[in-house]
Amino acid sequence: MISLLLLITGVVTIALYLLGRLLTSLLTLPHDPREPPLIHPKIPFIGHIIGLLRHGTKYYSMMAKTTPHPIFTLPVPNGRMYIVTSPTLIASCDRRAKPISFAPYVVEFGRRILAGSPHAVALLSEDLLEERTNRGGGGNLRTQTMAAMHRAQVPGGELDGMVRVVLRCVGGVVDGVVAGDGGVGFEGGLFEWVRGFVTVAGTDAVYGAETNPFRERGAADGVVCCRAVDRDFAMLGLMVLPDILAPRGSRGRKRFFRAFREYYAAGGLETASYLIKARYEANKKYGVSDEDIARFDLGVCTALLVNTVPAVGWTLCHAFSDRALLAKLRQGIEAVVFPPGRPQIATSTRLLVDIKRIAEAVPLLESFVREVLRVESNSASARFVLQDTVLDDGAGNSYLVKKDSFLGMPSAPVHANEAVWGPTAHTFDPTRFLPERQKERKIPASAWRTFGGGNALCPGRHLALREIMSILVVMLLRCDVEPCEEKGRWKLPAKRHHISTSILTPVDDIRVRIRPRKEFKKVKWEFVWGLEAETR
Ligand code: HEM
Repeated sequence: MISLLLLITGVVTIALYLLGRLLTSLLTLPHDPREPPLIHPKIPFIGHIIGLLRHGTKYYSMMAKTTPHPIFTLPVPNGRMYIVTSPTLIASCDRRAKPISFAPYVVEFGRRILAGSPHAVALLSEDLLEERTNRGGGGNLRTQTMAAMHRAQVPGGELDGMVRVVLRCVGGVVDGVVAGDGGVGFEGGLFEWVRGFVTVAGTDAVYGAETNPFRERGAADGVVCCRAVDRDFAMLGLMVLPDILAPRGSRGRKRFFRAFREYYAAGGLETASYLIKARYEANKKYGVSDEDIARFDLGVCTALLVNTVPAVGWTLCHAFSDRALLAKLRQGIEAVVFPPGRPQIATSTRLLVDIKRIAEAVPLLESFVREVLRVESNSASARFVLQDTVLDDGAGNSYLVKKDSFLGMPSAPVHANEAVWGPTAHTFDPTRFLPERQKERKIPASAWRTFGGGNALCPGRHLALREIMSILVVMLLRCDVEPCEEKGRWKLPAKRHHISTSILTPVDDIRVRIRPRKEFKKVKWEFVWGLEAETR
């Protein structure tokens, strides 16, 4: 009896295996030997899809560990995914940004997540290969709105102005924490707390504190809307009965669109930053309606918040969990705030602190933040191949990537590459990005992929870095943060690889106690970004 069962099981297993191979050969696209080497899935045909659904973007790192090749092909039903892990080949893809394009994702995001009208989506889809732009055609809606975002966020006046708004908002929030409960402070989830005030600070900076729709309807409502869209991201993207299959995300999205429609109708633009004004102008130039502009604002807010929130959370975790680092950062900052000749223990009632000056004087700050962003980065740099293209690794090897394929340049395998970062690639080193350390080991620009690269390079990178550093300095100067559990010992939360974020998110929040620093209790702090501009 047992041997009969074993025989049947064996026959069924072989039949399933052969069926899988048959399906694989029928539905998998033929592989040209000039293409990057294939990695066959363990489960024929759908193995890579299951892997991606199970592990998210971490699956790319898992596959990269199974092969010595700097680029490889994952066959999927009726398609192929090329995954690039070497900085040289990544630079090669970035140089060919038109045939290896980000544009199709902008279009699909506009259609599926932002629910743009057919007219607006058609405008976004124009000239994907940018052939007309090359011939002096002056661009299109997609390229012009992105140009506006880059223009508005180059280091200088407009950007500094947005950082100053962020600081005003953050200063107010920390005042509240410090004064709250008779000076006892705050107790609760760190990432949730960060989400609340970074959402308001970021949207104040771009939409104007006076008319920010996130304030008009209550900050909590804005946070809930964005979060619901983020959580239901994949289901909304399917575009199948969103009200039934993704009810929270769909409701949140509608509330968001209504709030932003009302913002434009009420003349909110008057108090908006140059970023929003320039985007509005570009949209109007191409005949986009206010309704669609309000929808596109969900894209602006997603880009503005979805990565900055966890990035601030991790930065605070890393800074406050390492006593030696905490002391060093505070020492550097306090040397600027209380220069020799002024009292070390501040008794004065008002202190004006220029964070721009601190950031310039204490390079450890930026180095530390860049290192946090290296280890917590989860960016995929997804591209779509619009034309057959040959990539060259500069060492005599070339690879053909074929039209209509997905190409990903995930940051995690590059950020863990010992050939690039040396034997400490897997450890957290806050001094790694100090200028003097950069002389020791030359790191190619294409190896730090936190903000992506090529012509999809994140336009918000300067704002994000300034926001993170500003919040860090305010917190280091004014507060002590310690975990409520584990007898005050820090244990960083486990990390989740989310499909819609370029920074890892915590699986569970960490409960912390935030208290005012005793030594500076009497100080009335005021933080600015760029003292000259403030006193002008
Ligand atoms: C820590 C914070 C942030 C991180 C880690 C981050 C990361 C990224 C990444 C990885 C990309 C895709 C690049 C590629 O595929 O090569 C991207 C694109 C983008 N980011 Fe950010 N970002 C952050 C903050 C911001 C902020 C504050 C804004 C401001 C509005 C912003 C606006 C955008 C936009 C509009 C795009 C699309 C670019 C395009 O279509 O060409 N990001 N970001």
